[in-house]
Amino acid sequence: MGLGLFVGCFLVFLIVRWVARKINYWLYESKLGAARYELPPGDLGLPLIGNMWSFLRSFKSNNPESFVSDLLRRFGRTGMYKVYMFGHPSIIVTTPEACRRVLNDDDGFKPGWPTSTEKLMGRKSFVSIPDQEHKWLRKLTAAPVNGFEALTVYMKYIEENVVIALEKWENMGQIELLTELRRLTFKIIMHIFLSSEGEHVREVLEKEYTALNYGVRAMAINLPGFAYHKALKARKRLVAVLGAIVSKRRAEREEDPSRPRRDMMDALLDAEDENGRRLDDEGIVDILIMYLNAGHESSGHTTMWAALFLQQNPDMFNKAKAEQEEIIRNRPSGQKGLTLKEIRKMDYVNKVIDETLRVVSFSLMVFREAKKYVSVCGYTIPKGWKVLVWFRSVHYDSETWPDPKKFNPSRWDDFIPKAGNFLPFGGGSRLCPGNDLAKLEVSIFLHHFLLNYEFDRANPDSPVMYLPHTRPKDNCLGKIKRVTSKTA
Ligand code: HEM
Repeated sequence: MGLGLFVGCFLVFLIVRWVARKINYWLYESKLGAARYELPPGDLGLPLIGNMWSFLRSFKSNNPESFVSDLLRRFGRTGMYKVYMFGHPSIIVTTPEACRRVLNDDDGFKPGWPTSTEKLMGRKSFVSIPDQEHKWLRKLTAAPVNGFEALTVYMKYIEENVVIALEKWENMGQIELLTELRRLTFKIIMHIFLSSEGEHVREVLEKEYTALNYGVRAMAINLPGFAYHKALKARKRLVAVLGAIVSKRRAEREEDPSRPRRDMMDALLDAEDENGRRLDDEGIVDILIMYLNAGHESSGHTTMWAALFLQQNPDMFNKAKAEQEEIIRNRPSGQKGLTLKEIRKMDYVNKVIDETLRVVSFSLMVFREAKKYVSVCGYTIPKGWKVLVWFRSVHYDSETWPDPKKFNPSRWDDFIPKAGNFLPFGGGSRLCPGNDLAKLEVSIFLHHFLLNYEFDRANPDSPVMYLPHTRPKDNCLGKIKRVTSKTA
């Protein structure tokens, strides 16, 4: 090939590359007029793909921090970056102040989850419904899940099931601790929402939820073999099973109107807003799909990581165990089981849980969409653009959290993070309504685990995967071993 042809090809390549890199600018930025000069720095990347490739690569290469640190290296420590992700021009916010501003501004922002997530959660779930309806349904569902009275009632059920599960796992030989904990937390959330359904229904639903979850964070490719396609199918089956349960419950209540109200399903069927409007079956099913999902995956994973971090750090394990033994020593004779007062005395275990939530950052980010032009920390977020509130960066900021990758519960000694520096449950009007329930579940599990058991991992060097959620590749394979006699 002559030199002239080579230079010509190279020039064509450069021009095509330049044009391709400008397309997103022409499509989304140039039409903003003067506001485009107020956008944060960043790069919308190539058309359609945008920044998705480098985002997914950072996770697949087990270095999730590298995506944002790369933006930081290229564009400076501005804390906000323009990107093109999940099919939309977006702004990533990574500083505590900017995250807090976005989460607390309901006039400026609404949920902005990708359409693929909305399709999986349903058009009547919290991710899709208008603000007014969200307010009503949140009020209706949050107190029965998270209020003091509710937690007092659930405690007994949770504790009984934790004790039974640990005894069972001890006799099972090798188990996947994560899989078993997800089963346990699913059983708990099923009890709260659908107390009368039996084991068979629970097993069917649980299997479908595993497929659903793999699809929530996968590429939205609806073709056979892809995780998203399987998740859509799982949703269809969930709708069918839950729809049948709603119809059955309606019929039972019509037959016997004095039937005692037992669980959240009854509360949803009774619900009526100030205009007398009630929920239809589709609305109830979508709320169930969302709550049953949110209510077990995150707490199952968090419990596993808390137990694992302790098991890997004998000093911390012993300190947490000593705290639990102290609780038992101080317990009035005749009292059976834990009380909320005792849970509040678990100062060190509480630090272990907060540190686990920080290090794992189960919800890596949440999505919002700007309802209008909003100014945040000196930059403009244009109307219609998505906002990715990046919790993981907040939790790995070395200014607030020295040596951030290190699991260190003692960093919480006499330390209360400033607003916005610790957001494991989000914030503002969408703050997780299951936060206290989740922490209660982890505390009860750790109490019994620390007092009576140890976990022996089969593959201590099993690599960590970050998608769909942060977990050891082998789902924490190993054996639960009892270290006290059965009477202890
Ligand atoms: C360690 C456990 C948990 C973590 C880390 C977690 C995290 C979160 C986060 C970050 C959000 C905010 C989403 C947003 O801003 O858009 C959220 C929302 C939500 N969570 Fe949790 N969650 C946990 C446990 C639970 C539990 C046990 C339940 C159910 C009882 C639950 C139910 C929900 C629901 C329904 C929402 C949507 C709230 C709304 O849009 O108003 N979560 N969760």
